[in-house]
Amino acid sequence: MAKRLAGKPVVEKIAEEIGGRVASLADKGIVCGLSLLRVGERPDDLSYERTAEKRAESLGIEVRKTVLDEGVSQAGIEAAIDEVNGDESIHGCLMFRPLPSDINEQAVCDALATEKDIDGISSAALAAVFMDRDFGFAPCTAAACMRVLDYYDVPLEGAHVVVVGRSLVIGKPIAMMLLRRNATVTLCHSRTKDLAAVMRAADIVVCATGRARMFKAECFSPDQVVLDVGINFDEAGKLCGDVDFDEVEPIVGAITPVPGGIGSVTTSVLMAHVVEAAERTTSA
Ligand SMILES: Nc1nc(=O)c2c([nH]1)NC[C@@H]1CN(c3ccc(C(=O)N[C@@H](CCC(=O)O)C(=O)O)cc3)C=[N+]21
Repeated sequence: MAKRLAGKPVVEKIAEEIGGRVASLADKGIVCGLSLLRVGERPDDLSYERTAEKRAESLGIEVRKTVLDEGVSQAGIEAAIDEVNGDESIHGCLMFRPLPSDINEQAVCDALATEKDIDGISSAALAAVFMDRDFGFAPCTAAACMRVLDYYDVPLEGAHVVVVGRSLVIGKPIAMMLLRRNATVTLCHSRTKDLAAVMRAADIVVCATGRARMFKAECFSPDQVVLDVGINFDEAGKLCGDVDFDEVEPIVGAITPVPGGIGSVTTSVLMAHVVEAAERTTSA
């Protein structure tokens, strides 16, 4: 039986850390403002949005929701971004991704002011992650994985971490963040030869492919720490991860559940980032 790396205590710890900071900002007359910008009705976006709204409310962070129709034009999205950039009451913006395929997504991401880009979607923010610099913000999901590893005292120095998935949202940035902590990182993807064997050799496995329950028992070995980043919906509409939890949990040393794992911490990291963004406006 694996140790369950639950998100809840990490979420509570982050709430404790930022509660006081929200209060001192309020003393200065600043209410943290979070913009949620969504295009269409993707179920994983809605799942994130629900949790984010709840979390923000409990922390005294004000949410401004913008919902655009799925058929919105490039100019329409960019206008919404401009509005966020120009609004002083908004300190950070989460724009849900991916955008519809006819949209030039990187152009939209780069239109967002770096200081408001609390999910690291702009080129400038990602460059900071890749250069070990601390301006901007890292993508929340990658930061959430690091928070979970640190909360549960998982040693990173010299550890072999296999990351499966090479997206800019999680795979690539978390590889850099792990490197910065002196882990040895192997970045895998759909063309990796003998993926299961590569995964079995790891101390820590980060699964981030976005395919429901694709990783089965043969990909894992005893004592491993498994982070399941997936937020998928199965045929029954049930939220599930990239890992087949029931099959894998008896084998490994520790594993994050879905729901109640990385996703729940991601939402808290988003709140921490918006508070930090608001603080930066006062100290500039
Ligand atoms: N720019 C961008 N960054 C993202 O990080 C991003 C995105 N776009 N688009 C959508 C996906 C999905 N995603 C989730 C994060 C947290 C929960 C979450 O809090 N889930 C709760 C449960 C929620 C429920 O029960 O519905 C949990 O896992 O415990 C869900 C989904 C981030 N994504």
